[in-house]
Amino acid sequence: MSDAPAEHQKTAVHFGAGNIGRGFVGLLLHNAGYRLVFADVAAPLIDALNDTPSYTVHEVGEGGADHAVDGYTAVNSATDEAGLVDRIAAADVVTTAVGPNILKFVAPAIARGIAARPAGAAPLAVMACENAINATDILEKEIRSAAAGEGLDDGAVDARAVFANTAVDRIVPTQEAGGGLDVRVEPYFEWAIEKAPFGDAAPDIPGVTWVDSLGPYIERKLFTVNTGHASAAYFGRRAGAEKISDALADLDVRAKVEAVLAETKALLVAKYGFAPEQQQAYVTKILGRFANAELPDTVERVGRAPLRKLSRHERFVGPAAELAERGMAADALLAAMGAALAFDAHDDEEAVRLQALLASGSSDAELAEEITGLDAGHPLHDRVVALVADARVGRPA
Ligand SMILES: NC(=O)c1ccc[n+]([C@@H]2O[C@H](COP(=O)([O-])OP(=O)(O)OC[C@H]3O[C@@H](n4cnc5c(N)ncnc54)[C@H](O)[C@@H]3O)[C@@H](O)[C@H]2O)c1
Ligand SMILES: O=P(O)(O)OC[C@@H](O)[C@@H](O)[C@H](O)[C@H](O)CO
Repeated sequence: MSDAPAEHQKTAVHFGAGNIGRGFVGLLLHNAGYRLVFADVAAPLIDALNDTPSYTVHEVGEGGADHAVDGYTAVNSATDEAGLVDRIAAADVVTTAVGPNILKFVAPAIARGIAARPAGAAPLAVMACENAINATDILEKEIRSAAAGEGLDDGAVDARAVFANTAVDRIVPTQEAGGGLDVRVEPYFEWAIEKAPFGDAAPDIPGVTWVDSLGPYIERKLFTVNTGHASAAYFGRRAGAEKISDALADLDVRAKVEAVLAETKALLVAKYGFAPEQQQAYVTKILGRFANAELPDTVERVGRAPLRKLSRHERFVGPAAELAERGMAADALLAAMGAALAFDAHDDEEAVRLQALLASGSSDAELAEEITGLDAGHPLHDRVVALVADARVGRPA
């Protein structure tokens, strides 16, 4: 019998065992040889993961294949903080896919896990995988603030953790009710992670694209994939479509989405110097992904959380404001924002809040500023106020 220590199996704690958690980030970490620990607040999901030894990621559409994921465990982060902290203390990697607004809620447990790491442990790699610009920076700020409460100053956090921003791209629709843990996804994926924070000790995750500067990647992704996707959802919803592929099959909706993407292309080319034909090829590829009729993605999922999507640095106001500041056209983006203001989905808490705001007694200017974060001095301000006024026509004051 050998006295050699058993080989260390790398562990990854992933927050959010939902669509992108099981269907993308979890899959790539599993394939990279990590023992996966899913952390989530949904008790039935945690029980299902602990009771089911494996699930399958089904890639649907051209070139798709099936991939099994196994060897994971799951912890309820709402009820078992001690168990969660122990796992983070012993982990190599922590990732999240919970939604940008939830990061502040997962940060305290990560901070406690960082504080509980054994002396001499390699730094924990922390990477938020959310649709938001520099989501890991948002998470890091919350972790540092919670770590201070655990007696860890910034130097101590630096010695125990490395934070890297990422951009994740794979369309994972809402899964069929009763479909168990299996996930249907599109075949395409891209996970770009900034390399510099890791020095020469980056985690080995096959499939990741390591980049020197994430800024252009995340803006290109958010302002092309997500701006185009949300435009298809809001214009599609107004045209009566339920599925994103049906929205794209409507020639009028498609033309409006293409006009939006022509504007964000102009911005990305001007700002980052992307070659116009390269950006056009990226746009064309993305429109093909949206049109994938085998992917049961809905305008309701893609349009979810309209207040987040209409906020200052998000997929509409972000590029539209920069275009206006450069004296460039943003008419198609403004039209998409008008369609977003009409998004009315009873199961979506933000859509309900948006419609309540529009029906409230606040002035058009007050609402425009509250929703978009654009103040009176901004070149887009008056046009956004006009959009809000249009969206309120016919509503009781
Ligand atoms: N679905 C996609 O196509 C896609 C693609 C790229 C990026 N994203 C991003 O990934 C993130 C997750 O999206 P999704 O589509 O997987 O959503 P989802 O709703 O399917 O999954 C989110 C999961 O987070 C869990 N959760 C909520 N609060 C939590 C908490 N406090 N602690 C732990 N878990 C918590 C939920 O229970 C749910 O299981 C979002 O930021 C989204 O923008 C999604
Ligand atoms: O997740 P959201 O709500 O920010 O945006 C909805 C979709 O556009 C999004 O989930 C895409 O499917 C995904 O970003 C593709 O990579």
